Amino acid sequence: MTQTNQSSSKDMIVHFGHRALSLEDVVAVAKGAKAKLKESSDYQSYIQKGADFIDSLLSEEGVVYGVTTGYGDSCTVTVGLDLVHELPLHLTRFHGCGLGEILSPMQSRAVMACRLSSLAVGKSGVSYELLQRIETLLNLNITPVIPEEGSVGASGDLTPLSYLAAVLVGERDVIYQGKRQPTADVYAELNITPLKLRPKEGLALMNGTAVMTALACLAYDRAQYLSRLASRITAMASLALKGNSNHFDDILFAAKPHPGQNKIAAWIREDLNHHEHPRNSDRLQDRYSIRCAPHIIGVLQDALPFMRQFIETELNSANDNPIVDAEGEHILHGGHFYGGHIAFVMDSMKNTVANIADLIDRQMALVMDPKFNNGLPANLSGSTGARQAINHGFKAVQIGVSAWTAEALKNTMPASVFSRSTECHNQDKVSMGTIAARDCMRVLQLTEQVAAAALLAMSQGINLRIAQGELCQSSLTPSVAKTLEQVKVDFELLTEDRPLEPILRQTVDKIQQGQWEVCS
Ligand SMILES: N[C@@H](Cc1ccc(O)cc1)C(=O)O
Repeated sequence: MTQTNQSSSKDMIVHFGHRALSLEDVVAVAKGAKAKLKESSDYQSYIQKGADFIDSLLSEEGVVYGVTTGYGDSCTVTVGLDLVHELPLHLTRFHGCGLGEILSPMQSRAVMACRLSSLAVGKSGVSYELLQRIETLLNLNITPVIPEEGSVGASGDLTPLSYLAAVLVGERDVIYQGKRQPTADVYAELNITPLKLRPKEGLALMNGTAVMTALACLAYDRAQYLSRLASRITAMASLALKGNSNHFDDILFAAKPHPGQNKIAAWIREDLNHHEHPRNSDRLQDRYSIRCAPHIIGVLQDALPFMRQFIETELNSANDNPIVDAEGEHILHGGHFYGGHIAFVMDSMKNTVANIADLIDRQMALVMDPKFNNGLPANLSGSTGARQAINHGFKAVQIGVSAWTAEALKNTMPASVFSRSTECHNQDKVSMGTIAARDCMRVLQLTEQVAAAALLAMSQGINLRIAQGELCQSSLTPSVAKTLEQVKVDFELLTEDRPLEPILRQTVDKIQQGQWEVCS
């Protein structure tokens, strides 16, 4: 399976309100798929019932938390009926204090998809019209400008989600047609009337985990692809080093049956065409960064199923407060905005992904160094004769790989253990899931950079081996031959020093678009 593809996503339609969404649905919407909200009159009235129930409570009882009271610790403050309708707008405005980088339009689309998915469950007391508005924004590709910092991840993502709420009411900025513009201008141009939030709608929009969940969906897609790519890179490293393919033997792996780890061993074995079981070979035991690669990449591969389960359950949940059960006429106060599951997945994912950066960094160290590389030139330089003296091959790229790896490893500190009490001690235990998710995105980026450098370096290593007459092109498996061919399109053998930044960036882009063919 390759990463969810950008161009094919654009032709997709993702249905909301019908069934549980998969994380791939969110990725597809992020990459441009259209959103389609369930239209049946049954569904519309089911949703509307929640909003109407809030209205009836207001008129009958006059008190509903977050509707006629202040928010959070301020819930003891009563808001008079004359001011109730201004309250949601105030909620969006006082949370307009996000800082840091702006989420990309793709990430912002994923956030909208996650919030729509949660509200479409129908337990949040919002109107059908509000759901339609999010659908409209997605389909017109109007994306809120959302700063990524300022969420503790346990009143959900209040501050970043206030930027979605603000856009629905016609405030703050959006990205439209590639430009950052005031929402009001874009609405005027397109004849869109700003939404007037009903009593609970500000809270329902903001009091949930959509930002961290969105990032988690996007991260999962990239991590899953990296696990396959790292397996290919390992096979190529083994070939370049003239390593021992016995390390990936199926009888060997049957003895330690973690399914994900076995999958990785099988992929590497297939790439190396290892199907016999020789008792001995000239090279008995390669170093751990080759021999234990299935055990290292396998941790991520084996963790993917539980990560998917955590992410998709969150994605399809009503994760706000209070929960509105219009059928049974209950208002249920709880803490469903607490993003502990996503925090744990993101903290775990960044750890397993950074371990892959570290693994590849070690593989790079082996192929660069004539003390370990079994007869390849230093730094994989392809130059010969007198020109060898001035050419440095992949030396600086290896240094870059070490820097990216160190930075990835540095970002693995769990965020979820840094809970702090905040908001006058109402939020005295929080998840920090959004920080974990942001760390994870950074670790993915750095690890993709490491993988890009390794794809080029391992290709160079194999090509040098072929040039030295120690490996026969025709003995390569079709999968490895295909990767070499894909690399060769833009990267010819490195003989004379040249700046490699452009090709590295291009290779990273291709990783992020899932363009390298990998095992499935
Ligand atoms: N998440 C809080 C509500 C809240 C909203 C906004 C705040 O600024 C603070 C708290 C709750 O449901 O209990």
